[in-house]
Amino acid sequence: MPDSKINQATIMLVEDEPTSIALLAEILHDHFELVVARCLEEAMAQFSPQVDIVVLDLNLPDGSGIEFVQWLQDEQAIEQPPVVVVSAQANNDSVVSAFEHGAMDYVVKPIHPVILLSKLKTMLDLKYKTELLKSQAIIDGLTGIANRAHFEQQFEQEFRRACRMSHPLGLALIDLDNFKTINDSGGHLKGDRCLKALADCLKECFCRAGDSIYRIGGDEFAVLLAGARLEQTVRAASRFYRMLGQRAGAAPGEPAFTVSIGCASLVPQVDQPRDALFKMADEALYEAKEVGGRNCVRPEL
Ligand SMILES: Nc1nc2c(ncn2[C@@H]2O[C@H](COP(=O)(O)OP(=O)(O)OP(=O)(O)O)[C@@H](O)[C@H]2O)c(=O)[nH]1
Repeated sequence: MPDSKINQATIMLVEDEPTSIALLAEILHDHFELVVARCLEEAMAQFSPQVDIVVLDLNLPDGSGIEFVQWLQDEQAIEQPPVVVVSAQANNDSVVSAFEHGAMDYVVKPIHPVILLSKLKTMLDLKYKTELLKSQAIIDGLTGIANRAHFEQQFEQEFRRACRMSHPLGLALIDLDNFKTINDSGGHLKGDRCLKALADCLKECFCRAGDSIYRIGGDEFAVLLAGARLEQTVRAASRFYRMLGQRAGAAPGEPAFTVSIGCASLVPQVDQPRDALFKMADEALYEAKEVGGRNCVRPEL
C-alpha cells in the first residue's frame, strides 16, 4: 500500500491525561491526521467514518475505554475501525478483556514511539487491503453498484438500526419488464446496456444519505430508504420511474425499456422475521407485474 495513503489516515486518540496526549500527539501528528477526544462522551460525539484507527486509553473520566469499543461494535457494525489500546495497566485481566471486547492490539506505557508507529502503519496497510478485497466482493461487476451479498449485510444493519431508533425502513424492488424478450431479440449486449442504464439512473436518483442501491438478481434491483415511510418510499420510487421513463431510449443508441416497482415500509420490531419487509415489497412487485400490467409502481398512493 502506498505510504501516501497511509500518511493521509485519520487517527482518533482517546486519552484524558495531558502528558500522555502531548506525548502521543508528538509521535502521531507528523504522520497522520489526528482527532483528540478526552472522554467517552467526546469520543462518541467526534467519531466519524473518516477515522481509520482508534488509539484508546482504558481509564477515562466518564468510564472505561472498553465501553467505547462496545459502542463502536454496536453503532458501526461492519465498518468498525481497528482499536489499539494504549494503557499503563499490564495485568492479564486488562489485556484479555481488551482483546475479548474487540481491540486489535495492546501497547503498554511507557510508549516506544517507533514500535507504536510501525504497528499503526502495518494495521493501516492491512485495513486498506481488506477494504479493497471487501469492495471487490460486494460490487456487481457489470453495473458497478452493490450486489446481493452486500444488500443482505446492509439490510440486516439497517433493520437493526431502525429497530433501535423506532424509525421506518423503506424498500423498493425494481424489476425490468420483459427482459428475456429484450435479450432474445437484441442480444445479451443490448440486455447489458439496459442493466447499466438502469443502474446509472438509480445512482443519480437515489443519492440521499439514507438511500442505498443494489443489483440483487439478473434484472432485479433494490433500494433501501432509511427513515422512509410507505408514502415517501412510493414517492421516491415514482420519481425514479418518471426519470427512467424520460431517459430510456431517449438518446441515440440507448435501449428503450420499462420497469415495474414494488414498495413497502415498516417500523421493524426486534422479534420480527427479517424477510417481512422484503416479502411485502415482493408482493407489491408481483401486483405491479401481474395486476398492474407491468410498467407501474405499486402500491398506488
Ligand atoms: N443481458 C443480460 N441478461 C441477464 C443477465 N442476468 C440475467 N439475465 C437474463 O434476464 C432474463 C430475466 O428473465 P425473466 O426473469 O423471465 O424476466 P422478464 O423477461 O423480465 O419477465 P418479467 O419480469 O415478468 O417482465 C433472463 O433471460 C436472464 O437470462 C445479465 O447480466 N445480462
